[in-house]
Amino acid sequence: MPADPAKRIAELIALIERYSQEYYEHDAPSISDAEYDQLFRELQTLEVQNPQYARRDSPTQRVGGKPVEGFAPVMHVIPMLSLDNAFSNDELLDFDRRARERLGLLETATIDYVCEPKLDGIAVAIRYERGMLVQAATRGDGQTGEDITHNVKTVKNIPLQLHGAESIDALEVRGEIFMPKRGFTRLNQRAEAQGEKTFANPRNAAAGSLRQLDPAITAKRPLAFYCYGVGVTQGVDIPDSQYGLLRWYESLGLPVNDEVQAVSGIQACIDYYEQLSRRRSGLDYDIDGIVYKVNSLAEQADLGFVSRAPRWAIARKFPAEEALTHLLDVEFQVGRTGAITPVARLEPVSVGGVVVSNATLHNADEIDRLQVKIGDLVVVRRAGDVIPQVARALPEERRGELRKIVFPSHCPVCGSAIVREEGEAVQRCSGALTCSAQRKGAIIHFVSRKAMDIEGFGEKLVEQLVDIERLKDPSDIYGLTFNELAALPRMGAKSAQNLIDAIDRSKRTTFARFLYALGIREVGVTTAERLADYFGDIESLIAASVDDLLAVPDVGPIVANHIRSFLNSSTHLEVISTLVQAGLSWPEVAPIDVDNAPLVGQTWVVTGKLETFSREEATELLKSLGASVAGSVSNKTTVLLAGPGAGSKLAKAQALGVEVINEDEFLARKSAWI
Ligand SMILES: NC(=O)c1ccc[n+]([C@@H]2O[C@H](COP(=O)([O-])OP(=O)(O)OC[C@H]3O[C@@H](n4cnc5c(N)ncnc54)[C@H](O)[C@@H]3O)[C@@H](O)[C@H]2O)c1
Ligand SMILES: [Zn+2]
Repeated sequence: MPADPAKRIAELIALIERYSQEYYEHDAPSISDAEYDQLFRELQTLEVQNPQYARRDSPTQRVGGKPVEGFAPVMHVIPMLSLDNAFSNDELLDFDRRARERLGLLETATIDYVCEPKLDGIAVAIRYERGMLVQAATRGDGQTGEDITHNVKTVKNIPLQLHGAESIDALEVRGEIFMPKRGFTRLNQRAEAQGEKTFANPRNAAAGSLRQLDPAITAKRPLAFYCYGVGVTQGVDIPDSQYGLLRWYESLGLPVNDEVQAVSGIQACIDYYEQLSRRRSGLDYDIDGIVYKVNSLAEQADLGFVSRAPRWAIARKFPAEEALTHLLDVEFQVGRTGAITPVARLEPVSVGGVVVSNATLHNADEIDRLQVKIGDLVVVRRAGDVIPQVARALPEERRGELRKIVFPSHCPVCGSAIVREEGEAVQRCSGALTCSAQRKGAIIHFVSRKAMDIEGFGEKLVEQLVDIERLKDPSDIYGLTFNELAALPRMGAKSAQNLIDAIDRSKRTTFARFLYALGIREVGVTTAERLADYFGDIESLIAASVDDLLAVPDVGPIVANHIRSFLNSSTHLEVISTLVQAGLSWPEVAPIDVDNAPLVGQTWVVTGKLETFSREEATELLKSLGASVAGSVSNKTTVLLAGPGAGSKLAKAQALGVEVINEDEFLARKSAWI
């Protein structure tokens, strides 16, 4: 606790008031929502611990900001409240326990909830009389909002007239107006091109667009609306649950988010959170959490509300994707192709629910751009599955000794010179396979799943064998014996035998996998497949000129040059011939005759469990017949081959009217094609 809680409370109130004003009244926040939430939390906690200093005018007792001048005020007969936040599952469980206690439910009883994505836009109340839209207002400070009727009428998915609602005297529909991500990006691109001010995020863009004095401007903004609540009603009996309300809204022609789900019990709410977090980045709109609402409106009424928020709802916020920490040091890692990556060593910090102690600084240009020094306070960002990165430094916070980051001139692993090719941001170790870091990388890639797929051959083992110089290049793998593997530390006879079997099995492969496994720069799985289809065998590929290579679909001048220079190296040619001598083989593939392959121009997707093939084999077969094979169903999909256990891909294909066939049908057709 701070030495002087009264002083800290006053400080926090002043800060939060300033930030709220920037956020609500000017649509121009100067700190992130996460930072704001942290300050708000601190204030709430201090007020609870020191009730004698809690002020009635504290931001914790109020909703939003003052209505902006220039718009007529609209009084909310039923106040528009904010929501309490939960930042962890424990806080959510607490919320559920309190609600059950207040409702006088048994320990074992469950509450039915509705789970709704928490859209990051602005709350509005839209009043319909006899089915016609007559007024729309912002939330404002919860009691008084701004009249934005003309602007709201321009939002395309807001009906001006409801279906079959002529007999309803008044219905106040509440919901969120937001800007879908794609529209936001386009709006900002246009603004940038015209040298205008850009918006910090879709929420501010939506708020700014709605508060235009000229509705013609709002009309040009890509806004959308979902409804989720109700205010004043007259002359109508509304459904008795939140979920029922939303279904009824739909029947009136109002837009409802189709991610909304009714569930039973708090555990199902947590599951919903997990599931939606994973899909969050793929949604069309920004959400900053999930809102859980007690489904029964009677129970909602029992629970009631406090000054700022209802007791029957809570917002589970997503963990912040950014955090502040200190840059302790920078190390330089050497990748499989020699690329040198500066890696920031950080004071461990939790970002998006994961503790991060390393982040990438990408390359020398990025270090220059960030103007970052060792010892700096930095912002670390981690979004979804992306590798954490240093987003910016805070030079204004500099204290004490700082060290400049010096990019090395020689490889930290093998000492070879580091070179930078013209036009490239990346600098590389020039040591090739003489550099043990590159050797490790090359071998790890060689054994990996999409390459030779040697099961059980993990990174640790590769490192161990490279360090004792037993593996100098990938071809040495095929000379490994049971005895020497079994003699390695932490390796039993059984694992050694499994490895020997896996190595043996990997010898039967496909030409495409083999090409991919070689680890030629810029040759990924797809390019390797194109090359395999085109050349059919390794001799023809080795003999190919840059011009020949350029004739292969997908191969441009950069890739062609990488392939040529890889195959010009006598070391690489030797590795290839040792591998072939070791017994690596693949079925002859006749180069595809583009004009006669039966499935040319078709796009297939394979899903579920197949009996006669693995999914990979089915994929290879389809490709050999000229089809392209995609990972997800879209309106470009020609056929979905679905085995038992098919899930969302099947549902999507059915929704899009894509042809779906099972394995039997596939086998029947196959005999006609081949
Ligand atoms: N960066 C800053 O400087 C700054 C300043 C002030 C506020 N803020 C942000 O605003 C938040 C506080 O704003 P708030 O009072 O609007 O609360 P809130 O955003 O935490 O929650 C209430 C709001 O959620 C919205 N909402 C979205 N989907 C909903 C749904 N399905 N059901 C019900 N409501 C839904 C509504 O607009 C509602 O008013 C803070 O937590 C912070 O993230 C940031
Ligand atoms: Zn090196």
